[in-house]
Amino acid sequence: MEGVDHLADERKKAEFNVEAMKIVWAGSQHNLEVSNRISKLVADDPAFRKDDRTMLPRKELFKNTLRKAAYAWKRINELRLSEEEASKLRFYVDETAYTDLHWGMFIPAIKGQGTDEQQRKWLPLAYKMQIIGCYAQTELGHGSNVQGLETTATFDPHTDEFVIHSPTLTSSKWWPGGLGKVSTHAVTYARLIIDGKDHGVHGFIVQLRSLEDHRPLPGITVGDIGMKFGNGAYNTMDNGVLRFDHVRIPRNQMLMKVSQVTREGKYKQSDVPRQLVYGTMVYVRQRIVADASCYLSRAVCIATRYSAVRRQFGSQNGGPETQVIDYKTQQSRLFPLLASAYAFRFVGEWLEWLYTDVMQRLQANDFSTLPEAHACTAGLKSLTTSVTADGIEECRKLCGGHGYLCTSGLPELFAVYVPACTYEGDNIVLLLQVARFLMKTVSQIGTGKQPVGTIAYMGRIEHLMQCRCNVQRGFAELSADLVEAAVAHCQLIVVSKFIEKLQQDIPGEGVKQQLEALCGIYYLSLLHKHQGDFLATSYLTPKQSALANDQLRALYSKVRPNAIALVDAFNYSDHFLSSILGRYDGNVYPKLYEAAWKDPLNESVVPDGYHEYVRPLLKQQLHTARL
Ligand SMILES: CC/C=C\C/C=C\C/C=C\C/C=C\C/C=C\C/C=C/C(=O)SCCNC(=O)CCNC(=O)[C@H](O)C(C)(C)COP(=O)(O)OP(=O)(O)OC[C@H]1O[C@@H](n2cnc3c(N)ncnc32)[C@H](O)[C@@H]1OP(=O)(O)O
Ligand SMILES: Cc1cc2nc3c(=O)[nH]c(=O)nc-3n(C[C@H](O)[C@H](O)[C@H](O)COP(=O)(O)OP(=O)(O)OC[C@H]3O[C@@H](n4cnc5c(N)ncnc54)[C@H](O)[C@@H]3O)c2cc1C
Repeated sequence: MEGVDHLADERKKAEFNVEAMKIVWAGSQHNLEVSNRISKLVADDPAFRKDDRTMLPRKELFKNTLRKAAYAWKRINELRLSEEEASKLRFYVDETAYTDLHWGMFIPAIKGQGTDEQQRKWLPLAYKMQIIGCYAQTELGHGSNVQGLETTATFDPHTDEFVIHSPTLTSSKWWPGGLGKVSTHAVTYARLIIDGKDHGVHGFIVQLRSLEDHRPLPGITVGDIGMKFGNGAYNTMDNGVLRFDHVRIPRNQMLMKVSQVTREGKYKQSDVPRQLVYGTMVYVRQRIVADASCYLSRAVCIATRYSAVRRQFGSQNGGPETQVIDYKTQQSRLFPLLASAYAFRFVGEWLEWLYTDVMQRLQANDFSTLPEAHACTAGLKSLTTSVTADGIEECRKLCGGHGYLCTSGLPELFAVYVPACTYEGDNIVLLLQVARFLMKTVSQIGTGKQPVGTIAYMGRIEHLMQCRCNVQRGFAELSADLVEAAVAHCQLIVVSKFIEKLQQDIPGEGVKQQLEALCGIYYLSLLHKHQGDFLATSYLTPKQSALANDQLRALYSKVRPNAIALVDAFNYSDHFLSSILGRYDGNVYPKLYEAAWKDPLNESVVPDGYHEYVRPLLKQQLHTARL
């Protein structure tokens, strides 16, 4: 029935102020106001329609993305949107595009690694989109091992230029988003060679395409790397391949904040750690953590609303069947994900603070917190993206068969999100970085150094103080266990930031109580999952473990009546969710039925191909049957 709220009874059960929770989720009243305004702007504009995305062939899909990106830019300028509003608009347009890399990596790379002069030259052009850029680091042969990149940038003192070259097939740049068909420029990572000496990997601004006719410049071979996983999804992006054949660029196009090459060809290193060349990755990893809660909450919103609509079994005396959300098994799969969405929101806020703090310290030449910032961004990126990708898939299963339909929104959400486990650092490779950081910390505790920040707890673990460890010895052999330790460390950060959030003043009737319940679900479900480890190490007795499980079940019951309101607090419009199962009004069945008839296959009653391929079979069967 149109206009009826099928979830109204569920909404009435809420024991907290949903509007106040919306503010907690958004981060502030201001953020909520901007989100409301921009999300409506996008949802009301038919130019931002996306319900046909999974059905479009690649070329049409890609052209459509170009159209939307251009239209979004037009609206941003017409409405004179601020940077904050413009980035919200891109968020609600919800279509992965070359612009993500332009704003998300190309500009930050120039800001982070360019000198003031370089920033003055390039940033105004990039901000006005008079040039469009991408981040070209990964090659066919090397992604994780950045120091293994093969592209070369050889200094030519006669012309005061660098010669950018791809010496092998495996040195072809491979994967950069926006590179395939759109970018005019790339921040390109290449080995700096001066006078035959290799100074390692550095960033260079290289123009790829003519600003007149968009054709590749001499010496440049560039194109798209082909279709990726899923319909629609990440195929709106032109991930690209790029080869250089002795392409010359002026010396001042090497990004020179961290190290410089003089006119005479002298290599000079600033007083800053060389790891700052990796700074853009730290920034984006932090952004990815902040975004994980958006993707997870979206899937959880769909699965929770649908679980309240869907009924199976349990009818008493001809009454309605049981809502599947009332099954404890459904709750034990769904509510930890709901709790994780909130937990990731708060850890994302904290990580943004940490990143800002590190940047301020770097300005003042204080590099002491850089290793911790690297470990936190790498580890939390790994943890939150893995849980989110698995969580989206779990939400699909929680929606039963209908979850497998594209109109549920979940298949595309999974396909667009799952590469986050790989890009910006393969999740295992990043956890190994965290493990290395933890082992270094242990070895420093042995020398009497007190750990601070996120590793302060290690200074309170008695037996670690007796440990004498060499970071390299046994590391490879024990790396699988060390990765588990790294995950546990990151989970501890998430739990402690959730608890710190609860120590703040949180206005709104019942809001804090709901967050306390979710926090409990978050850590108790982790404890439940890893109880074998806790029991084996005697950190828990079997009795404590059983009590913890009782408490977890009690929290599921506490959250159950609030579940719909807790996902309403994410404040997602139907346009943004793009899911029939997750509709705000819960009017699922008529809409699923209606949508089926819109599928291109149903445009004709007899399908194309029937006369060539089906009818001959049927005729043959008829003939056999007569025999
Ligand atoms: C659907 C979209 C969802 C979310 C997006 C939301 C928001 C994003 C916003 C904008 C972005 C837009 C779109 C994003 C989507 C996709 C884009 C994807 C882009 C890419 O993938 S770019 C390529 C990324 N590549 C990698 O991440 C490579 C991974 N490898 C590495 O980082 C390093 O090489 C590695 C493995 C960490 C280091 O290996 P190695 O041991 O060889 O190290 P080094 O010898 O180089 O260095 C040793 C030393 O340095 C320390 N260190 C390493 N990295 C860093 C760092 N980043 N910062 C500080 N310090 C670092 C390391 O710990 C060692 O220290 P030690 O000697 O032990 O003290
Ligand atoms: C959708 C998408 C968008 C991307 N966008 C960009 C972009 O814009 N710009 C860009 O430069 N790059 C981009 N990339 C590339 C991306 O950053 C790399 O793919 C990523 O860093 C992983 O590197 P790899 O492909 O070399 O994986 P590999 O390192 O080859 O990983 C293969 C396997 O080996 C394992 N492994 C690797 N090293 C170790 C180790 N030391 N110890 C134990 N196990 C190990 C990994 O865990 C994994 O299981 C993108 C990738 C994708 C999928």
